[in-house]
Amino acid sequence: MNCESESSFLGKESYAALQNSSSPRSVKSTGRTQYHLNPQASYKVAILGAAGGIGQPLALLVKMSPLVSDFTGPSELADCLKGVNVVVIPAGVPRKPGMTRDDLFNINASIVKTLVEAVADNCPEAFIHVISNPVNSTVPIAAEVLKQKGVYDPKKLFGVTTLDVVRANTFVAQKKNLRLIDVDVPVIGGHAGITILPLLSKTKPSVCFTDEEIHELTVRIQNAGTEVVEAKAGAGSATLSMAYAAARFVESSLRALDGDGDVYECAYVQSDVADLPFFASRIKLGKKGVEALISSDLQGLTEYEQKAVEALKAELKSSIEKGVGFAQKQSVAAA
Ligand SMILES: NC(=O)c1ccc[n+]([C@@H]2O[C@H](COP(=O)([O-])OP(=O)(O)OC[C@H]3O[C@@H](n4cnc5c(N)ncnc54)[C@H](O)[C@@H]3O)[C@@H](O)[C@H]2O)c1
Ligand SMILES: O=C(O)C[C@H](O)C(=O)O
Repeated sequence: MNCESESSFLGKESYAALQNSSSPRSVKSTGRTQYHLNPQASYKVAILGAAGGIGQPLALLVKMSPLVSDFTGPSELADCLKGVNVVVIPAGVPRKPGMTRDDLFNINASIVKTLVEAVADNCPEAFIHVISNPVNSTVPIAAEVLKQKGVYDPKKLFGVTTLDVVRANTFVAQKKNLRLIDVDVPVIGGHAGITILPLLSKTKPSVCFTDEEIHELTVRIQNAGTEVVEAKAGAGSATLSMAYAAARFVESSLRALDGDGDVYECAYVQSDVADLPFFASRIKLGKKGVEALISSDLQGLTEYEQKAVEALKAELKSSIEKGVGFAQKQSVAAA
């Protein structure tokens, strides 16, 4: 794909490869964080599903990053992926009103499986950002595919839950008349319905909520994706806000790859913080991917949050098992 050519976004299966090389300036600033760039660094980001509602604005946003200075775009998937450091996967169908994210499983599971096979073959060391729903299952599918290919590195596979954090921060800032840039709410669990759990008691800066406000905000954050699906009335799900959230997660990954030692995001990753094989929590990102799971966020929870953690486990477990089962069955069928 060439970002200057609109038509190159239009193919059914389109991919973007964006070459990133650090500018000569040694210090860059994004938001509140200042960090030093390695002047020798050069990274490539590939977006699989670049023609879509998320993919198009995401490609443009990633291209606008101060860390990105050039790009190239072969039309073949394998060529597109060679030498890539970060692969973002927003390929797949979105929901229509009345559907759950799990209703997308039958179509998106195969799309993610096929694309991750190509990633395993061409850039097995890349950070992989999975956006395609149902994330609670597509990430375990990706993990199984990478295991089958013998290249699974759990520290480099991420389900993108950044949009839940963006929403939580926005709704809390609105409710409490705070500046959005100052607010940070960790969101844990997964990315569907009650598995999305904002830890409002851990909001920074420290904020007081009534029990009623906590319940209202929690439900709003959990249903925000469905709210968009209903408002779009059949024309898809969140796209621009997701592109913004994905661009933020890409930028954080590039900063981590570039040696910034202070990069934290929430993401759905292989985890041991909650007796489930995959769980979203705050993570510290480093050059090799997940450097630490911030399990301390799960300590000192309110009674409301503790109950919500227990309540989400059954659904998340079943979504994980569904993904693993699908990938294993496909592998047996292919053998
Ligand atoms: N994780 C999140 O927070 C989050 C947020 C919003 C949307 N989503 C999910 O992201 C996915 C995409 O949403 P969208 O609105 O961009 O949908 P879309 O239909 O607008 O775009 C999807 C794109 O993927 C392409 N595609 C399909 N199969 C492909 C393949 N095998 N290889 C490459 N490209 C392929 C399609 O041609 C299309 O251009 C959906 O599954 C949606 O549920 C996730
Ligand atoms: O809600 C959806 O289907 C898309 C996405 O997961 C979202 O949270 O907006």
